[in-house]
Amino acid sequence: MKVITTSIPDVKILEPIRFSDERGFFMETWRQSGFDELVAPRQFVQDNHARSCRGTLRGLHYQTQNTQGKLVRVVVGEVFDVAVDLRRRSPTFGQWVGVWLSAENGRQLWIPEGFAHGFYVTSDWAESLYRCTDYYNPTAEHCLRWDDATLAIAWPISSSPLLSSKDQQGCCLAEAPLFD
Ligand SMILES: Cc1cn([C@H]2C[C@H](O)[C@@H](COP(=O)(O)OP(=O)(O)O[C@H]3O[C@H](C)C(=O)[C@H](O)[C@H]3O)O2)c(=O)[nH]c1=O
Repeated sequence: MKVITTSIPDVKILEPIRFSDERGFFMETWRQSGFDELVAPRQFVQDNHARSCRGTLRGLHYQTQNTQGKLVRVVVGEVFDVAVDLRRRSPTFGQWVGVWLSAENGRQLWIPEGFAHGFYVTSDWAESLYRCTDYYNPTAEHCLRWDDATLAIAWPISSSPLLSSKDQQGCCLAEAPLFD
């Protein structure tokens, strides 16, 4: 497993080693010891799987209770995956990282607690699998607008994204509940 730093030090890209041969490939996608040592000492308690059509934008979501660290990867298609730092005392508060995750590149993105997460689908279909460090708590879930002017996220968007009704009503950064 190769770990690549990003412009936000706590957000990391993981590149598993892929063993290819005439049958296809094999790769270890996660190992507790390696993650603890190279990324962060965390336990995951919930795995999610999302299938999304081209043009879908899910996010930007986060929970202020049961705060979730997320380890995201794509097993079908391609997405532009974004993490936004909402930790008010962080030197990178309000900054974002965007990473291409795809079945082809096999990359994973580690998004710690204190961040909002979202992704935009640029393939016909994309299937995202992600591990969470705490359980879903809809009563503590918040949605930050994907197009917040202050964040100015450079989404690779060619037309209006497909949003859930919840995501159409996201709040701006100035109104968003933050993390200490
Ligand atoms: C997130 C979640 C949702 N649900 C149920 C609730 C709804 O009935 C249905 C769809 O939920 P939602 O529209 O919130 O799903 P997404 O828009 O993909 O939300 C996710 O999108 C961004 C990218 C994230 O990082 C979060 O993991 C998550 O918020 O699944 C559950 O039962 N458990 C869960 O953990």
